[in-house]
Amino acid sequence: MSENPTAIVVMGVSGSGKSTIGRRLADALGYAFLEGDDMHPPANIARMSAGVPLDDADRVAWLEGIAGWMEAQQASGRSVVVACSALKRAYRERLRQAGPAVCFVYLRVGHQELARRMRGREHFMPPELLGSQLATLEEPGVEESALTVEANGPVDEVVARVLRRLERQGPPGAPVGGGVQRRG
Ligand SMILES: Nc1ncnc2c1ncn2[C@@H]1O[C@H](COP(=O)(O)OP(=O)(O)OP(=O)(O)O)[C@@H](O)[C@H]1O
Ligand SMILES: O=C(O)[C@H](O)[C@@H](O)[C@H](O)[C@H](O)CO
Repeated sequence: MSENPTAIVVMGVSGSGKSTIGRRLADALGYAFLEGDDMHPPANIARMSAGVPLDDADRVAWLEGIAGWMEAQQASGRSVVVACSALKRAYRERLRQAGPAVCFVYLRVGHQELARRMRGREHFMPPELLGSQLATLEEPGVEESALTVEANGPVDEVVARVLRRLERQGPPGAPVGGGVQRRG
């Protein structure tokens, strides 16, 4: 419970490590975690599984569900980490409306490494959709105050890098000089 709950949205294309890094961040910070993929309606999962990319209309209900969850956590004073692709600026704008301290961490990973990771796992998202993910992605602009983190390296390194950046800069809405603190 916090008077100024924070929401950290770990974003990026499929395979960038949102779930892996997001869970680890939530554990390290003692925040609740939401796997954004769990909020997709079954029709969206069916589309992606069939190799069909989602479009804006497909993503509306999904984003509303995630934003609603974030708003409920915010109202209860709980800080959260959310793994959500948030590929377009407009999607991020919607999620930003969920509270005063919504911060995006963009995991940037090279194309080759993304393809390698997607080929190496059992998942509903087929590697063939990587091209459309990259084509849809609008990387956060400087005016969005997102933290862009190079995320090609080992998981431990990426987690440590994100935590350092959060501690140094703090999310929007954090008290001046009051970056996110690790648990323990
Ligand atoms: N830093 C890393 N180094 C190597 N492999 C990683 C790294 N981060 C994640 N992986 C692996 O890459 C795959 C994709 O990771 P993960 O599921 O976390 O990505 P994601 O962005 O949540 O993907 P999706 O959006 O498709 O669910 C997994 O098999 C995971 O174990
Ligand atoms: O906006 C999207 O196209 C989706 O959110 C995808 O990014 C998938 O959910 C995810 O990559 C599958 O794991």
